[in-house]
Amino acid sequence: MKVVACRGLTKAYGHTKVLDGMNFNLEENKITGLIGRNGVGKTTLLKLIAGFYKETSGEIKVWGERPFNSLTVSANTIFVDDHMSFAPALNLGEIIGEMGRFYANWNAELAKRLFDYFSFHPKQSHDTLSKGKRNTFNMIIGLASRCPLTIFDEPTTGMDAAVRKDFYRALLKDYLAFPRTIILSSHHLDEIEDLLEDILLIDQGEVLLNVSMEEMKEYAVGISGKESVLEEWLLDREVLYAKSIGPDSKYVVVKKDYGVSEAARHGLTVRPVSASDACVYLTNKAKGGIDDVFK
Ligand SMILES: Nc1ncnc2c1ncn2[C@@H]1O[C@H](COP(=O)(O)OP(=O)(O)OP(=O)(O)O)[C@@H](O)[C@H]1O
Repeated sequence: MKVVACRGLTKAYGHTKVLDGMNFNLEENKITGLIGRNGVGKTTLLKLIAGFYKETSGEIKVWGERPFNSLTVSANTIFVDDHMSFAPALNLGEIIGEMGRFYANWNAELAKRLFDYFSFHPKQSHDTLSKGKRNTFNMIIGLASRCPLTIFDEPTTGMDAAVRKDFYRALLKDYLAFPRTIILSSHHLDEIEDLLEDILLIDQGEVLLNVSMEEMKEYAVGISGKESVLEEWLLDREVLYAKSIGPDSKYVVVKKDYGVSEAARHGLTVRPVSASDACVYLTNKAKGGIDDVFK
């Protein structure tokens, strides 16, 4: 079943279109990674899904309803980011104690266990937490709320490597025990690719890919070898990335297709390309690489 369905979804701030005619669906009870470069509109898209923002044109449906001003969507969704705020008069212990009144599936025991594991003090105030600790606390709220639609926008900002690892593990364990629809935006695809089932890659206001993680892992391959042989083999193939690796040798990244299996017969070397690198190449195409700046 589709939880999110968008057709021609467009969002503009003033005259600037950030999302431009997006079409995609997100399936129920899956973990989807929303991946894209800085400023491409990930937060905007997540806030449209959560019903915080109104679309400019096109259609967005969450459980078949327009999310903006929808009680169903707001009652069943949690949006976790580093701007999450709570009543300033409440300390952390009191916030945890009150959450059950807001979230129908709130699990107080899980919240308490995570709270103790990450060494929070009940008397601490949310406003005085460091960036990493604040996001760790927000993550606890996001997990323990067990909302049918759980949205994490860059949840690991400021967390150290050990806490990020713990967070991904906790997310996976709780998701397996209590499946729900989770959208996770992150810049660390390499860290989360084993967690994700689907991926939504966006760039320049559009959906570049909406595929399973398995497909993403197989999406591209790197081919290297003698430049003249490689150029001939490439023919009309679209090159996602290219660099010289010697006086007459070259390395290119191309979409994996049937012809790729023949590359070895031409004396070329074929290597896998990670999902994370494939996303970087796909979203860097228009700009070229940092090396171009120094040419
Ligand atoms: N309220 C707003 N008013 C005007 N422009 C905005 C507003 N919010 C976001 N933008 C612009 O929309 C674009 C997309 O911003 P958004 O925060 O959605 O991107 P993002 O992909 O989440 O970025 P990052 O990865 O850096 O967090 C940016 O150019 C941003 O400056």
